[in-house]
Amino acid sequence: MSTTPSAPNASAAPAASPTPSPASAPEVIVRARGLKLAFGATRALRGIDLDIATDEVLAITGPSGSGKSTLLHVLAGVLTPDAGSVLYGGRDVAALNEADRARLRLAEFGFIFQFGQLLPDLSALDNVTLPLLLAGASRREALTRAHAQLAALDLGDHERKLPTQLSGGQAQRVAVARALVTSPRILFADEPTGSLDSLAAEQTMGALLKAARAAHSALVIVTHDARIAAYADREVIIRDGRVSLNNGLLAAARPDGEEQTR
Ligand SMILES: Nc1ncnc2c1ncn2[C@@H]1O[C@H](COP(=O)(O)OP(=O)(O)OP(=O)(O)O)[C@@H](O)[C@H]1O
Repeated sequence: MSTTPSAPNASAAPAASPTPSPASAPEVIVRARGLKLAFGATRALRGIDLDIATDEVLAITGPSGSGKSTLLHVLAGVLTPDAGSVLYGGRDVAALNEADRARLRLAEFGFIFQFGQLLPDLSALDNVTLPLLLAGASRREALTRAHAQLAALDLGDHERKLPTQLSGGQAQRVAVARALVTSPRILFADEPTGSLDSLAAEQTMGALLKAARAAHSALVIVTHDARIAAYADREVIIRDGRVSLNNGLLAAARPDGEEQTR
């Protein structure tokens, strides 16, 4: 796994992954099996198997409407699948009640979306402090950690600004800081640079990767942009609610020899 955040591993091709030997098999943090979800007559997920490794950067790509965002939300316990399981730390996230899932999301997961995720009436600093306060940290501790996270993302000079006073790239970096300040085990990002021009997108991706690696968080990115996917260690392509390509790191490494759905 590369530790260099700045350079995509290929211009537009799927990320290349080494074929691991059993001795170097990655630790699986999320194991999803048989995920199905329909919205009325629309079968958004039609039976998806997917593993996510600790510390990996995984890109979920595919055409518009193929089920990428739905899959992300099911993996993150935001949506409940009609069938299938999402094992995380020995628990099936899909089977938890809403209160337990909310607790799990707050304690273990971070989220970054394309638009409108910062609370508009709060400064950058207060936006980043909030998840720590919600998780029970003291105000002093929350401020210390929020300052450090903002500084790590080169936002120290912008702490007091409201979201409307930030550029699009700065606002997304504040969103990155807010998502990572709780040191989540997994960061889920849905088109995190989709609203940015290419320079700001590149800077935001660099910052996101660097911060996620520093926090030892797995990073799952939904994107339709091949340039963004090229930053990932691994790419999974979704078509019509199914995995059409999984470039294989974990499928090859699984000790039980179970076949990945393709
Ligand atoms: N809340 C919903 N209600 C009804 N249909 C939905 C809902 N959410 C998603 N869908 C449908 O499910 C399918 C998959 O949607 P999803 O948003 O997961 O696709 P996507 O691959 O993320 O698309 P895009 O790249 O355009 O964001 C689409 O046909 C979509 O219209």
